[in-house]
Amino acid sequence: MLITLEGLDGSGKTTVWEALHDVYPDAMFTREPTDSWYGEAVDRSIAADDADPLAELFLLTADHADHLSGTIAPALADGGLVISDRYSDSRFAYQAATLAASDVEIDRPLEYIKGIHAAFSRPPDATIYLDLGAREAAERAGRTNKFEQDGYLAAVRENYERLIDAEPDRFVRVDASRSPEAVIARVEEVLAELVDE
Ligand SMILES: Nc1ncnc2c1ncn2[C@@H]1O[C@H](COP(=O)(O)OP(=O)(O)O)[C@@H](O)[C@H]1O
Ligand SMILES: Cc1cn([C@H]2C[C@H](O)[C@@H](COP(=O)(O)OP(=O)(O)O)O2)c(=O)[nH]c1=O
Repeated sequence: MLITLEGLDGSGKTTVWEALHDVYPDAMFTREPTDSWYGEAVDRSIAADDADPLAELFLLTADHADHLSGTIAPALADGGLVISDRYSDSRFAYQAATLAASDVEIDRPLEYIKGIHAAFSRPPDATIYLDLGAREAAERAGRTNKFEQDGYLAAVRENYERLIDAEPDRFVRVDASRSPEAVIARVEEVLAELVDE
């Protein structure tokens, strides 16, 4: 079973993901961007304010393809539980916002990016969305890179809402404005239900 954690920078994904290690000791915990050399290339692109938006999308997608074939697919084939801190929805939400704000002439960037993934990717069984306002998210994240900015994160948040509207059954929304303890407890509750199903 593949469960993904999604949300804006600073929404608390990593805090939750780390807390879950103790609850599911046999699960595979993974994340995107990965720590492979593809992921390192992604990190360089994220740090570059002048990165080409399409090149950045394809670097992130290359990292995802390698993550899927090398890590996620084998674990799922073994019948394991995989919990990933970010996955394809991050591309749909973030890079659609980046492309929309760029000079690249793609009419429907979110649909375009979904289309690229459709040919090879594996949709999550469920996605926990840590819901937080853009300003609070940017504040928590520290506004340290081009993505951690209020206006950009507001556009990303709108894209997440579109994704949730399109697949309401896959997403579980969790209020991320509450205390870390409350958010972790709620995610544990949701996960217990999902894993039991
Ligand atoms: N529920 C919460 N309330 C307040 N601060 C939080 C909460 N969850 C995480 N944080 C803090 O916000 C920052 C970003 O959290 P993190 O888990 O790294 O988020 P993400 O992985 O989504 O970027 C960290 O300093 C973390 O300690
Ligand atoms: C996986 C992924 C990450 N990102 C961005 C979100 C983050 O700003 C940055 C690094 O991801 P991450 O390390 O998960 O950051 P955070 O813990 O602050 O949420 O990469 C994308 O824009 N698209 C993607 O597909």
